[in-house]
Amino acid sequence: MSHKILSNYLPDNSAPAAIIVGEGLTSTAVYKLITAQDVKRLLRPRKSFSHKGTYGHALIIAGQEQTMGAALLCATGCLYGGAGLTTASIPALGLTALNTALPEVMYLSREALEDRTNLEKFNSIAIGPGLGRDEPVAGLLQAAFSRNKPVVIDADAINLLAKEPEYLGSIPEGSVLTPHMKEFDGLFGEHHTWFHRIQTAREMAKKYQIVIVLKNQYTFIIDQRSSVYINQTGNSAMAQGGMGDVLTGLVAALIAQGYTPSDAAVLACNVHGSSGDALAANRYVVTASQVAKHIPEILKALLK
Ligand SMILES: NC(=O)C1=CN([C@@H]2O[C@H](COP(=O)(O)OP(=O)(O)OC[C@H]3O[C@@H](n4cnc5c(N)ncnc54)[C@H](O)[C@@H]3O)[C@@H](O)[C@H]2O)[C@@H](O)CC1
Ligand SMILES: Nc1ncnc2c1ncn2[C@@H]1O[C@H](COP(=O)(O)OP(=O)(O)O)[C@@H](O)[C@H]1O
Repeated sequence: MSHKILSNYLPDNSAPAAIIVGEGLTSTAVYKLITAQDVKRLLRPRKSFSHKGTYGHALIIAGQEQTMGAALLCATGCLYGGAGLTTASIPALGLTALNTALPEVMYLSREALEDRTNLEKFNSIAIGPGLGRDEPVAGLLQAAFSRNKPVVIDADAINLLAKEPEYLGSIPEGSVLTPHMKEFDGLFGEHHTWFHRIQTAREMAKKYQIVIVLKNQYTFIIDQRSSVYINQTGNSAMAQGGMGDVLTGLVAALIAQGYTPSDAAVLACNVHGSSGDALAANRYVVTASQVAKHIPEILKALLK
């Protein structure tokens, strides 16, 4: 086991000095650093005898009039993350934007979500980016939760859980929550240190049998057994709106392809950050669209 300590990964240095971080996903330590070897081992090559059905169908429930961009970015992350099919459920007024920006992505009306049989064919669902707080987000969340299969929950869907905590009890097991610090504290209460925040995440991930992706400079992925995986990729050139929307789409793409929610979260965070790192080598800032579009090159390089 290496002698790296947890405090090195926290912006406030708040962890007790005795907490050691193990190297690699197979480490027996509670806190594990994700290594390049881990990610190479997790990623599966695409098979020669395969078709779009082999790689799953993801549904993105996102966007409203003023934040259609968030839905498009999320769908872009999903598309470039390799889902066989991506469908976006957005308000109808976003259709021209969707067809223009992402002709590969299909459309499902918001009304169609009310008929639960329309949801059966999807291998994964992501919900939240740009949904807003005015639209009846609760109805959309109920639709996503109705199947009892993992859901990727981000942004305004997390804000709704914070407002209506009774929905927490009906989150399907294996779902992936992707809060940044403010969203996390909105949901689980204010925290004064990062160490305390991580302990709450460990408790909640176990209690609700979910995966929590606590986003920051180093992102912490906490699984259902309270293990904490630390992602080291990513950089401050990525500190720009829409970056989290792409990550959400990427997690949904990987779950659609058959990765477990925990593996999907680990792989997505690492690849998303590596994409930003590769681009930032010669850029002051990288946009979320650029990060999404560079994902296939990062995935291909991992197979070498
Ligand atoms: N093109 C678009 O339409 C975009 C829409 N977006 C969507 O717009 C909605 C609202 O986004 P907002 O940016 O207003 O709300 P956020 O909840 O993302 O941010 C609210 C405030 O929290 C703070 N904050 C964010 N991340 C933090 C962190 N890691 N640590 C500490 N403080 C942090 C920021 O100062 C920010 O002003 C969301 O649904 C989001 O998905 C954004 O994703 C950006 C792109
Ligand atoms: N300074 C940074 N270092 C590493 N990663 C970063 C940094 N800033 C942002 N990111 C990454 O970008 C994403 C931002 O997500 P989020 O805060 O949800 O953005 P948004 O809501 O604007 O889309 C996270 O995956 C985070 O890890």
